[in-house]
Amino acid sequence: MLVHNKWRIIRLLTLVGLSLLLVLLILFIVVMSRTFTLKENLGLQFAQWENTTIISADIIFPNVFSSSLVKHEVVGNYSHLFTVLGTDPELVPYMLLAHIDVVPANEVDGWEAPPFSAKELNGFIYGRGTIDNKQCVMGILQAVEYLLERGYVPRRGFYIGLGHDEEVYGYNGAVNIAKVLKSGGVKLQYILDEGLAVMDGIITGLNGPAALIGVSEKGQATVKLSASTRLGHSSMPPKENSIGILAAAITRLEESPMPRLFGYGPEQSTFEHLAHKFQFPLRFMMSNLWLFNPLLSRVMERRPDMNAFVRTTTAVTMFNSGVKVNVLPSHAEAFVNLRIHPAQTLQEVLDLIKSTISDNRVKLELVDGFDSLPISSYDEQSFGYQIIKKTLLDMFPQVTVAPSICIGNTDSRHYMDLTQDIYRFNPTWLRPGEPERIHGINERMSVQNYEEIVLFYFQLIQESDIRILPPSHTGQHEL
Ligand SMILES: CCCCCCCC/C=C\CCCCCCCC(=O)N[C@@H](CC(N)=O)C(=O)O
Ligand SMILES: [Zn+2]
Ligand SMILES: [Zn+2]
Repeated sequence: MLVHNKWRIIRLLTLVGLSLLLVLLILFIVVMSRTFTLKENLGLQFAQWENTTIISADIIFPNVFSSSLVKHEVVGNYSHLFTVLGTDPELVPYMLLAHIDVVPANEVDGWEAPPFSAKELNGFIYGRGTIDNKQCVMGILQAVEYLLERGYVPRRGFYIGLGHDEEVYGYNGAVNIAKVLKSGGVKLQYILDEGLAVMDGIITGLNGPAALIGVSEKGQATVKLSASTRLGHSSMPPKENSIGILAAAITRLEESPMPRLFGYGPEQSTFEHLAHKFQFPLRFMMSNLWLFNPLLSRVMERRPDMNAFVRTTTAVTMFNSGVKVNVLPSHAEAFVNLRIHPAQTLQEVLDLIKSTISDNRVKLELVDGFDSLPISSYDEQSFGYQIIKKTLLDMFPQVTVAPSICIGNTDSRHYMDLTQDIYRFNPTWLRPGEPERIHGINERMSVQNYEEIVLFYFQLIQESDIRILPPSHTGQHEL
């Protein structure tokens, strides 16, 4: 009897053990297959120090990818469009934009941590894209994830667009997302895209940090310059060859910067809004730009980041020529990238380049270009601007908010048919030395600032639910 019972217990235990093993095996297969679902991977790659693990976005943001309120579409093969339904169809939806692509990065340029390691050093996450523009991709999705997790149902619907080719003009990503929305007859209350940031100690003489919201962006031109001369033996060189001709043209361009236009674009409003935060005499000068433009421009142009607000900037970014040390170069070409001040047109810039080079042997071709973008509203009735501003001031009461012009370009320009109100701003804090990290070495984001970014979108989404703005009782400088 005892022996019989013993065998029954052993049989039972074996059965339970086997069933447990089977359940574990099934669980393992399910988890692994979800982890390696790369088809809809957002490009969110979390690199471990040595073994790279790729985690699918639906694992990190389970609510975003499973909520009945959220529709997810892949557009242009790699870009992402999320439609979040609102309960009140009367309210015009808004849109949050960010991009998942980055510019190249190379560890040998002097990175303190490998540019694709996401290594944390002294409270900062290092990596290409951490402040351009993964912080917003992750910040927006994390905010929506937290909201859904808490049972939040938006009153005002919204869209999230994550482009995959912003750094190469957005022609496949943003352009196609905008087409999808346009074909559905979508109109937007406002758009918030990447752009300017919270400047802390960046603007010389300003007391306290300033959050600059890009209500416009500079135009851009990429111009190809080329020169061709006779191919031949280097022992019998002509007086000039293609390299020398092109180099001289480039020197002339660099030695003749575009005219100073400071104060003739939205930057005038920037300094009017910030004026009360400067000490005398700067306060007086900033409030009277019409008089002090010439003086201020000459001071500002000494710093590359400030110079960007003064004029159309000229950057020679690529130069190619020559094939062998003893062969005369038959062809030389260079690319010049210009960021156009709103007080100038693309055509005026091209005419100026031509007259500055003033050499018919140098061929000029416009590769791509566009004028500066229209100015979005930023008055007290401006819904998008006021919502962004309120969200910022609730989080950072010490900040002065001012409209400005974004000196780089963004995907948002492809959405101009959907709304008149486009704002370019990242809730990223930039301190001295940090603007250089954008497209540069040691790009990084502090863990604290990343948390603030998530909170910013978390609050902004809820603030946007308001039907109409409350009447304002504030004066201009308290805006
Ligand atoms: C008067 C205040 C001075 C403040 C100093 C400004 C510091 C600069 C701060 C932010 C930089 C803005 C960068 C804007 C985002 C640019 C995104 C981007 O890189 N876009 C590409 C797109 C393209 N390929 O056209 C670009 O090259 O612009
Ligand atoms: Zn960017
Ligand atoms: Zn960029």
